[in-house]
Amino acid sequence: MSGANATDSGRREPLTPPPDAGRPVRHPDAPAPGELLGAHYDQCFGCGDGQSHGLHLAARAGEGVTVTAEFTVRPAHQGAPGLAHGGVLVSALDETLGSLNWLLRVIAVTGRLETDFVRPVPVGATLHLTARCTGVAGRKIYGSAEGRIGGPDGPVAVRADALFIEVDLGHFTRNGRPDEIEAALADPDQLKVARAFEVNP
Ligand SMILES: CCCCC/C=C\C/C=C\C/C=C\C/C=C\CCCC(=O)SCCNC(=O)CCNC(=O)[C@H](O)C(C)(C)COP(=O)(O)OP(=O)(O)OC[C@H]1O[C@@H](n2cnc3c(N)ncnc32)[C@H](O)[C@@H]1OP(=O)(O)O
Repeated sequence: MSGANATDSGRREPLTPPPDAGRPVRHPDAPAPGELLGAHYDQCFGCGDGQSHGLHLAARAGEGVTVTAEFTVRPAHQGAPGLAHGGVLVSALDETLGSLNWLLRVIAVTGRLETDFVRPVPVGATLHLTARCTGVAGRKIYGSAEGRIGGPDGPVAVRADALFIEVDLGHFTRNGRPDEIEAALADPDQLKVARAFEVNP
């Protein structure tokens, strides 16, 4: 069964790249620094326009294998009154870190993600996120991210380290909904299709 070894053993994979990990290589066709990445799927909770309560997170390519992103906390994202739910903040970190894979042109899913919640994030606040890929070892892609409030140079409110695992398109066709995958493949926005499904040739 997919992933059974890592999860069933209770082993906790380190989230820092091993010494023999390669440096992340930005794909030659990656969007230029400053360019918005756009949503990879319009029903994505993190970035899709089709999810009314979603994060509508907008990620932008940075230099190398880095991205920046912004997410404004709305009332639908509350945990405690007036404050963002921690799980929603994790989603914002996950989405931002996942965007790094588009710069590598690799399809990957989150295997582990560890988060520090440093400051409460009020409703109405904009979380200014940055993420960078810290290494690649085989199918494992390592990344770190942080989110600041009050401006891009404001205090850190959340930070995370994550390990993504490269998968092929079959991961989604086997485990997801084939009809929706077909519909996504038929999207006239072929850039979005490529973003969701293209594997590094
Ligand atoms: C219309 C649909 C469109 C869909 C398109 C979607 C995405 C397209 C891609 C890019 C889009 C751009 C941006 C994405 C934006 C947002 C990001 C959100 C990302 C997510 O939110 S995504 C959802 C949550 N995510 C999951 O739903 C994963 C569930 N899970 C599994 O599906 C399996 O578990 C899997 C595949 C992870 C591994 O399974 P597997 O069988 O392929 O791999 P295997 O077990 O052989 O492990 C190989 C090596 O990885 C290590 N390893 C494995 N699993 C690990 C773990 N969990 N932690 C630490 N290390 C792990 C092993 O220890 C071994 O390491 P070693 O080689 O050293 O022994």
